[in-house]
Amino acid sequence: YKWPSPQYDPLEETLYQGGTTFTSFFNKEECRKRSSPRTFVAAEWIRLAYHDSATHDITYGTGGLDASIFHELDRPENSGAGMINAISDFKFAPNKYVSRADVIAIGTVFSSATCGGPIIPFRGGRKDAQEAGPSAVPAPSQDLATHIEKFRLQGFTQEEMIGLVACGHTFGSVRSSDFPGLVEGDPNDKSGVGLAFFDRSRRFDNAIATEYLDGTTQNPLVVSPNSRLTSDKRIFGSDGNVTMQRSIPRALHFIIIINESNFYSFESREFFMQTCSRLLARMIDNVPNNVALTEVITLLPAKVTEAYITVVRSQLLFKTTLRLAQPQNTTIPNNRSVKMLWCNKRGEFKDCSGAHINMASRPACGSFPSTTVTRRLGVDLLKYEFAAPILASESVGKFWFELDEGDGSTSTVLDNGGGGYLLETDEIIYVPWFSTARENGEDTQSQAFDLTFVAGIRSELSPTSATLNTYTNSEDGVIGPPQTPVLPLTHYPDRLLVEGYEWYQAPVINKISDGFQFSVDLEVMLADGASHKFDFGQTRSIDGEEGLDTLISEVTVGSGGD
Ligand code: HEM
Repeated sequence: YKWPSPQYDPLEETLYQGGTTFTSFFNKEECRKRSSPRTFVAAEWIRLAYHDSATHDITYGTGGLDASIFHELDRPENSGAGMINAISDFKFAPNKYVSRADVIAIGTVFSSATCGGPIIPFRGGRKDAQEAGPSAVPAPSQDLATHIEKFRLQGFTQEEMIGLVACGHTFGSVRSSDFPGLVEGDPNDKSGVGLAFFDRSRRFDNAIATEYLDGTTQNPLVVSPNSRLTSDKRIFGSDGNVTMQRSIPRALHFIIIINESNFYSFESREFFMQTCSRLLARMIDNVPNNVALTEVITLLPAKVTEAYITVVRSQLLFKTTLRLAQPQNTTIPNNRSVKMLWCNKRGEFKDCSGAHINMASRPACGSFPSTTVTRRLGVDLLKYEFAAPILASESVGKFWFELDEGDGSTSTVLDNGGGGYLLETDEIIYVPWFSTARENGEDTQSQAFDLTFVAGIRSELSPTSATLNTYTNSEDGVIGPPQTPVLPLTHYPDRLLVEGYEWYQAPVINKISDGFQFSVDLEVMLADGASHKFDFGQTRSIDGEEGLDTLISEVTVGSGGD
């Protein structure tokens, strides 16, 4: 895909860049445990994803990973503190373009990546159900025929069912509090009774299969004396162990063929990982037929993460950030700099006529936070931020970058695959610097905030309407449709914003929830029927763009070359 894409950009950023409470859950490549009981976050996230996805029905093309689980927690099949933990990890993460269901799917991708499992390809675009789906999650007490039928309806063959259950039960445990018939003891007991792990390895690997086959397994769904509840035993053995044997080193079967043992052991580890990658991808891609998923979201090596015109103090600025991926632990050359170049959008030198090209340069500056997936790919994300003073009469049209390593080599041009990056809107601009967030003293209960959003509209325009559309689906306790109130922006002709733009503002009372996923869209309608939009303004930078005034770059004008 190409920048800008309202749908892909936020999905790509959530997957690779993170930066929210949810995405930074796994700060290291370790299977993080909760404090008490010592359960695995990753396991809780994957179980939740399966239980949401299990409502998929291939007969009618309904159900699947659609966040209906948010409405289904009162069912016995979804019981357990792990489910409540996972929901509370996820609930502040969705935003206008990343649905709750996408967050749950990304949770599975993160879980696998952080525990040493495969990097599961991720597609976005899931839609959130606003009500519960049918009851469809398999229970340990059901017989094999029922399980085969349930997985068939979810789109999996018997062999795939064996694989998917083994992949899901590669980590995590059965808790006594949830299944007292399977495990005894207190799950909070430090000695570990009350949490019966599926295998001895705490990583994403094929120990679930090797221990099952060599008879050392402690998996309660295999060894419980209550044979009614040993569903893994029935499922794993349902094809005479053929599928399970494919996921362990074949060297164990052909131990005498010493020369081939390495070959086979490599092959089978790969087989387990590849099988899990494929099946878990299908599990999270099980969506209702009327949902079209995106293509697989890959990491963009060079990406513009923001580009907008705004005002800081009394200065009109063009604010952009370029993100560059590079192999981890690579030393950045001291003299490296990134130059941003742009054409005026208006006035005499519009579209770079007369070879009038503006330039602003930055040395390497900080890096973006990255997610567990990005780190597994061995990539760092460098940040080059620009805040270039501009004039409203000139504005900004097309822009692009040149990466100069400072070693005499030819600069690399980063121009969005050829056409350059195009700043879409300068008619209406978002001004977080003058916007404010104040605690609403009257509503101490819900931590409400009085927000004032300030926007600028070009002075020569006569709007027939100007509106602000706030968007949140991440407020605590809100599991209904997203909140999207549309509010009028009021013109304040006496307030000076900046030369060329008029001051508009709208007050909003809202909770800024943990994830800061509350966003604003601005729209101005003109008499000729044209409308201009500024989409998905972030509110985390409200009340002063912290540090932005220190980034202001010197702008030079030239013909583009050195
Ligand atoms: C017949 C099918 C299945 C049955 C009967 C079953 C049953 C169970 C049971 C009883 C638990 C213990 C839950 C608790 O104590 O809170 C569990 C945990 C778990 N299941 Fe399954 N499961 C099945 C399929 C799957 C599948 C397909 C996946 C994912 C691909 C999966 C992923 C997990 C995970 C990750 C846990 C551990 C959760 C934790 O540690 O918090 N299960 N399962």
